[in-house]
Amino acid sequence: MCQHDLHQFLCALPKVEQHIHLEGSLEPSLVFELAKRNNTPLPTDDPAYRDIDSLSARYRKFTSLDDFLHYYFINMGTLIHEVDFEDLAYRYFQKAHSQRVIHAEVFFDPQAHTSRGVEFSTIVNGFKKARQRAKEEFGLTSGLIVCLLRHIPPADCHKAYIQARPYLDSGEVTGLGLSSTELGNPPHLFKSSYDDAKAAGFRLTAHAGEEADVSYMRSAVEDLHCTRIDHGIKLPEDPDLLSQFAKERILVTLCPLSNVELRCVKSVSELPIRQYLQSGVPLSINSDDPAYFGGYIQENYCAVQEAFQLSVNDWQGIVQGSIELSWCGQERKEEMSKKLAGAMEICVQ
Ligand SMILES: Nc1ncnc2[nH]cnc12
Ligand SMILES: [Zn+2]
Repeated sequence: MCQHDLHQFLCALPKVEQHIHLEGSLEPSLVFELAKRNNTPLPTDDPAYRDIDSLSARYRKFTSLDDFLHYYFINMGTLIHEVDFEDLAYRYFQKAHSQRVIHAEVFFDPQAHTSRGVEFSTIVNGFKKARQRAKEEFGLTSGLIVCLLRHIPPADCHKAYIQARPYLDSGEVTGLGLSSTELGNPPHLFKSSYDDAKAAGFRLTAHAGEEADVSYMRSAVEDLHCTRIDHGIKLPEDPDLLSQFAKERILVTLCPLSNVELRCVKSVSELPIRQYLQSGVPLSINSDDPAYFGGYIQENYCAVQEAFQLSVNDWQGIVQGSIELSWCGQERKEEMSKKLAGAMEICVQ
């Protein structure tokens, strides 16, 4: 298949997204819209907030994860009411559906909202409405993953986890994750929350090996018992751990454009994607914070294709692996596998 046809194939391919922060899909236009609607002031001392174009232009100059997080946390201060969270999530699902996402496991950061006086239930109820609409209108299924903010002391994160726990029982939340400033906040510090979450039945993941070294990935697996690692680009630093990921089918949720925009790598071609494919490390390709990094899932697929010239078989394997390692029921997995097989038949004729 020529590269032009392969591009068409990637557009048509059914996709699963497993690393997307709903607050990271807050587009500059919606930031300004919500700030007006909710009367929440934006900074007046930063020229980036002059208008939508200035804010978008500032995003192209991120110097690090923390430089991005500064804007990410300011912007989500415009989310106040249930309908704001619904609008945010619904717009993401619409866009994802337009790029043929059939299932999405989405993060959110409750502490960034409850610390401003927004109730946990306001957030989850808004997301619930959007998720129901996405399922009814597009057939797009989803799961919610609560992220603990690791720059906040572990004891306070534990309180946030305790707030989230009843939502696992009601089926609203599926998983627990760990995000925000990685360097200096290693996974093992959050062990007591993760131990409790494992016993309660949460699925477990953590951001690790994004800016920090592979020891953070090892800690997430050994100390927190994560079955999935977000980013995880440092695995080649520890060949034994790499073999363990392949053997135990621990998924790495890669976000190529994010890694370039946040200066973790100079270009997508530096990412260890070939090595992971050759060693059997399961991976998925995702957008992370699409409103900030210049693309949603499709643009990330295309960036990987441009850098690595993968084959149709490689892509089929990537999507099939992400279906198998999704945190949804067996029946839904089988439905998605059938959808993938059907798309392959049409595309590869
Ligand atoms: N790339 C990222 N790393 C850590 N925390 C995040 N929160 C949102 N995006 C993130
Ligand atoms: Zn992330």
